[in-house]
Amino acid sequence: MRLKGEISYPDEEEEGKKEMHSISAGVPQHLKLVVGYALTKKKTISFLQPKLQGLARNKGILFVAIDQNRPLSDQGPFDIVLHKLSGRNWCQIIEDYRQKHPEVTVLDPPDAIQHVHNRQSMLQDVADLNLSDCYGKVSVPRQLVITEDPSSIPDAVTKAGLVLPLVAKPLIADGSAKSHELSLAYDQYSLSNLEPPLVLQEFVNHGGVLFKVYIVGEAIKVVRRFSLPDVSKRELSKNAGVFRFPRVSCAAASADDADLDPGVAELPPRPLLESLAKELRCRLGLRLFNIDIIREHGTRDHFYVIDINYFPGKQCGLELRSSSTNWYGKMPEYEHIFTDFFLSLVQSKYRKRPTVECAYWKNNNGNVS
Ligand SMILES: Nc1ncnc2c1ncn2[C@@H]1O[C@H](COP(=O)(O)OP(=O)(O)OP(=O)(O)O)[C@@H](O)[C@H]1O
Ligand SMILES: O=P(O)(O)O[C@H]1[C@H](O)[C@H](O)[C@H](OP(=O)(O)O)[C@@H](OP(=O)(O)O)[C@@H]1O
Ligand SMILES: [Mg+2]
Ligand SMILES: [Mg+2]
Repeated sequence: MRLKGEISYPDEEEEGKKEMHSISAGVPQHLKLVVGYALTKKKTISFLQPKLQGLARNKGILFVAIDQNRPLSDQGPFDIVLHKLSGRNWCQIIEDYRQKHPEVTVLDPPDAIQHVHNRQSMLQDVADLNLSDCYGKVSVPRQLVITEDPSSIPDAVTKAGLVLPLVAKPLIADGSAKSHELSLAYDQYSLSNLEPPLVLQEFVNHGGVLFKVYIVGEAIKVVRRFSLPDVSKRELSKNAGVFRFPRVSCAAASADDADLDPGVAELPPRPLLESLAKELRCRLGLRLFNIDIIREHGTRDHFYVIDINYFPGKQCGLELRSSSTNWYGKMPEYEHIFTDFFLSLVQSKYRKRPTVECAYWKNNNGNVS
């Protein structure tokens, strides 16, 4: 999907391939670390943009594509393995590799990724944390998991005391198209037409603006995004049924520069996000993820986490910033943030050694092909 006014790159596919080819030839002079990556072709092109590759090379970072048709242990050696692929088979491969190569930083452990691929477990850590301090309170919307017979849904919603409208989301959030098929329900009886397993989450009015908090190690970047509009009591009383709505992440343009009510647009307090991010990094065991967070409309500091995603990217196209010449991925300056993060991982491992030795360099007796 090309957004209006997008800078026209030469065909990204070709550009990506050309750049990818040059990366193996363009090994950094002062090689510090090797990042093996296993990503879909689409994500490889959207994440490994020429600017990231160039900056990485200047910082002594070599990206090497993992051949998914060869044993992972026969490849490398790597200092870091960066991955985002679906399927049990890959999960097993990367877990076996982690056990055999504790010296390699795997971003991120498969079981931690699986944890956020379920819309119940992904939010449980936020609920357990129950963060509340002088900067505000962070909760999760009340929700109900339905795994059985859909005809039981209306009674289950009544019994749970959930307040309409409800957002119906597939329970499994594994990145498949189906996992992003969401609906808004104005009455509970229509819910029996939906297909479990699903989670029913109370819709929280939030002024139509959502905050995406991107976390890369200890770095935090927040962007505003347009979201679903509020549902008034009048609208609720006049409507019935369940309505599918399109993917907001991909479709929503940035609201960073929109003219919005300050009470709606004001970013969540930085110290609150830092506390939340620090706790979730530890509890989730993830270093690359984003948090979708909304402010309850009418409050200044009551926030709800509604979604957590592992290693999000620019899949849905680049985001137009205020001027059409200024394009960033969803996470502004993500190139610097990611390269600094990769270096920090390796430096923390080799801190006791006078110089940073790179597994790749060592194994090739300094002859880097
Ligand atoms: N409980 C809620 N209250 C209000 N709005 C909600 C709620 N849950 C979801 N939404 C709206 O629906 C959008 C999509 O919801 P969510 O992020 O959970 O779906 P997703 O498929 O995981 O999306 P993503 O592409 O971010 O992974 C949110 O960005 C927000 O606009
Ligand atoms: O606009 P965002 O950064 O939210 O878009 C993300 C989205 O949130 C999900 O993280 C997607 O990953 P999946 O949940 O696995 O589909 C990302 O897609 P990806 O293919 O780029 O990882 C979106 O970029
Ligand atoms: Mg989301
Ligand atoms: Mg999501």
